[in-house]
Amino acid sequence: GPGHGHWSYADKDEWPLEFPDCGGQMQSPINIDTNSTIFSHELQPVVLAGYNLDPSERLSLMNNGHTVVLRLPGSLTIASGYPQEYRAMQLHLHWGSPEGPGSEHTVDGRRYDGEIHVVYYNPSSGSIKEAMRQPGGLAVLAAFLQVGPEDNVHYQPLLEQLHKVQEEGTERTVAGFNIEGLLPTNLSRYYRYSGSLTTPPCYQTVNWTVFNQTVLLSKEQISLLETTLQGDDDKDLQNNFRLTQSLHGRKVLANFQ
Ligand SMILES: NS(=O)(=O)c1c(F)c(F)c(SCCc2ccc(C(=O)O)cc2)c(F)c1NC1CCCCCCC1
Ligand SMILES: [Zn+2]
Repeated sequence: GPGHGHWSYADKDEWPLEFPDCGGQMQSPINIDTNSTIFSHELQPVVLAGYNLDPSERLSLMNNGHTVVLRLPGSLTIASGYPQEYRAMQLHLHWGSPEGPGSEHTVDGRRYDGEIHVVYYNPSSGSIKEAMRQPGGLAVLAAFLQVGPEDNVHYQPLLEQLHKVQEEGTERTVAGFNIEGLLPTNLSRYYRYSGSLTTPPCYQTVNWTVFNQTVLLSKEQISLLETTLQGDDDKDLQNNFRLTQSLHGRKVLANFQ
């Protein structure tokens, strides 16, 4: 509850009491109404650089009680697709439960099984703490996770470690792997809008990219994500998604028709 900075998805209606930006007019996630998007041919395909990490690299994987976070080296950058330079900070996932899907964004009202967020900061804004507070200081690349016919081998290095960070607050190091494989193969078609972190402090400083192509995982992999981690007081960490927020007049761009 409010008062000591601790929050949960259960008390999301109280977030603005403690974190005023959470009550702002540029909040995320949103529903993407594909009939209302504005076509923009200026949005270039996203090109990533430096994502195939050598196994000798060690990355921190942490269950922070709200999601599982993989910290990323700042050497992972977005080489094209944004006017500013962005450096990777971390990636994390949002998911549902065996009872229902858990993406944060929805498309024409459809919620997908899950969603991956790769979070970046703009180094010219100074430190991460300063970048977080500057409009456009953060960028998040988002992709939907969907049940497909077979295991997604690129997710195994992440999913096979989940049981080692089952408890809230636990951390493990994992060997480097091909991070790009966690995203869709086609990074040229996407939606773009200005929004916020979907968690307190809800800073309205995020340049969002939501890819059109989804990422397919097997039912078993999605189920592992939904049933392995524990959040507050040993309850299952499930449905860690915020409800969609009003656009308040914001426009969603699309670089495809
Ligand atoms: N969708 S999202 O990008 O808004 C997002 C979430 F929805 C998230 F749920 C999270 S995790 C909750 C915030 C948090 C809690 C603890 C710690 C820690 O102990 O290190 C770190 C973060 C989470 F970490 C993020 N992303 C973070 C937002 C918090 C701080 C800003 C910098 C990294 C992006
Ligand atoms: Zn997120």
